[in-house]
Amino acid sequence: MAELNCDVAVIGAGTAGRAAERSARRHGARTLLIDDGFAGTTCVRIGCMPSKLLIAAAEAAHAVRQAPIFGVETVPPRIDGRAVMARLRRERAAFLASDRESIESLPAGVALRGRARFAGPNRLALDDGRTVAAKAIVIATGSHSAVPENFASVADRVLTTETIFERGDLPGSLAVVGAGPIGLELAQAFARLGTDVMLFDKSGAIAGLKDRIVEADLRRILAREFPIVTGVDLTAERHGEAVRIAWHGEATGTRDFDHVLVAAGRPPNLAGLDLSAAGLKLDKHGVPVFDEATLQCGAAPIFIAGDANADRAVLHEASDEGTIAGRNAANFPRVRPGERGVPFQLTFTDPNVAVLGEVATEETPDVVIGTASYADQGRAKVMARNAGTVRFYAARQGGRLLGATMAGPGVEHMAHLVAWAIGDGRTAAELLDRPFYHPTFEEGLKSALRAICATSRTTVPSRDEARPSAA
Ligand SMILES: Cc1cc2nc3c(=O)[nH]c(=O)nc-3n(C[C@H](O)[C@H](O)[C@H](O)COP(=O)(O)OP(=O)(O)OC[C@H]3O[C@@H](n4cnc5c(N)ncnc54)[C@H](O)[C@@H]3O)c2cc1C
Ligand SMILES: NC(=O)c1ccc[n+]([C@@H]2O[C@H](COP(=O)([O-])OP(=O)(O)OC[C@H]3O[C@@H](n4cnc5c(N)ncnc54)[C@H](O)[C@@H]3O)[C@@H](O)[C@H]2O)c1
Repeated sequence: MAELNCDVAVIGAGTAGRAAERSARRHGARTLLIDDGFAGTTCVRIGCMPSKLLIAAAEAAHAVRQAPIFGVETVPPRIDGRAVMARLRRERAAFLASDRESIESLPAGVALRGRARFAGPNRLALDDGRTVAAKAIVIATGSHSAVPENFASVADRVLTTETIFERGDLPGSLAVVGAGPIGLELAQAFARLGTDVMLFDKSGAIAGLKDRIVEADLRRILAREFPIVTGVDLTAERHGEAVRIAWHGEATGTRDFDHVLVAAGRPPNLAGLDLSAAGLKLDKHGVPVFDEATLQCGAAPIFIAGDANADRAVLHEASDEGTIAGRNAANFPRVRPGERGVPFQLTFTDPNVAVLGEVATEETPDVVIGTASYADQGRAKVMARNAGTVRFYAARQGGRLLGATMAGPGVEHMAHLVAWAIGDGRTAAELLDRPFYHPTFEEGLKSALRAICATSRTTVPSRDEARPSAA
């Protein structure tokens, strides 16, 4: 069987793999981009884009229901579930078409269809018998939905993000298992579209939030739309056409649902890669030990990027990591650290949730915390969106911003600016010394910044003293 030869072989043509291949080629490498199907990135096919399309429909329905608050009388929205799902797939098809074009526009011979596994540190075996010899290899194989064992007996009623966007209609009732970003976004979207939703998590927190104050406020806000049960173990069994879910732990109960959406985490796609043949050291979860600045696995000519390394499983990180990994693979053994951004995760619920940089508690030494509530914030009240809490963590000495947990209106946008400010090493006083337009959601951040100035004994800039009550 044929042996192919290249400088850099990339396994997986998702966001991370494409960035790695592009970056390696830009650095002069002869590349191969290997994928088992070239069906489209996770983001476009079953991730970011279809989930946001569903959320967009849900926001439209929610806006109609909210309209009477403003004196705008409407009839309750009638939701055509088939039309919602049809639009989702129509728009997704357009994203998938441009996704396909990006593969078709690769130089001839770069895209290679096949399922790869290691046959050595510099060698891959494909499922059709071909082999690939490469000076360096990038693992960018992504992740998949985990479905816990206890749902095996109701498998025909279990949905994951691999299947839920293919449905013709909205489910009548849905148990959502897992209150991470996927579970939360989809639970709220389906609830707003009229599905009878309940959300469960075995842990004690939603959105994986470590900040208990923001978590409690977010939970209270979201629980107005659908029940949230945490700290429970679940069992599932078939009951006629329905799935009977029983929960016990911090709460106890039983209910029947049409379907279960399992959003209980996304482990990396590493099984079947035969990592032992690559001689890599693995951590206790079976993930290669790697350097987060270079993406290199030990001293091997192997790099790992995107969801495959189970570190920062979001799209912009997959892209950044792929770019760094591809450059280092092309230049191997001249490997150098890449610039990593401030950790930044957004959950597109309403209110949006963001976790940025380092998260601290009141007990964290040398850190002060500034809190702002959106319950009474001017612009938020105007828009009837006055809910949420923002907490900034800053160095006690000097008030340099270290991180934030934010739940509130417009957080999707504000969090970018805060992440950039954290990355630039800004202090609370420096941000307060900037103009804040009135009336905006941004003004709501000022009380958290002022609290940091007060506790870190930094002088509040005169610009802020001049307009103390704008928020
Ligand atoms: C429902 C959902 C919503 C999301 N929403 C957001 C969001 O709003 N914002 C955000 O930033 N992130 C979001 N994410 C996360 C984001 O989609 C992922 O972090 C990102 O797509 C990961 O890209 P990747 O390149 O690592 O993997 P993928 O895009 O999955 O690419 C991996 C590729 O490798 C191929 N492959 C695997 N094994 C092999 C093998 N042995 N041989 C050959 N090919 C192989 C696969 O077929 C696949 O094509 C969401 C994810 C989900 C599931
Ligand atoms: N807006 C975004 O950026 C966005 C949106 C969706 C997903 N993502 C990415 O996708 C990744 C996967 O998301 P996710 O929400 O599936 O995973 P997650 O790991 O973030 O959350 C999974 C949740 O499921 C719970 N869980 C696990 N097993 C359970 C069980 N048996 N019963 C009940 N609860 C259980 C966990 O306690 C956890 O809270 C995330 O790490 C995130 O980075 C990002």
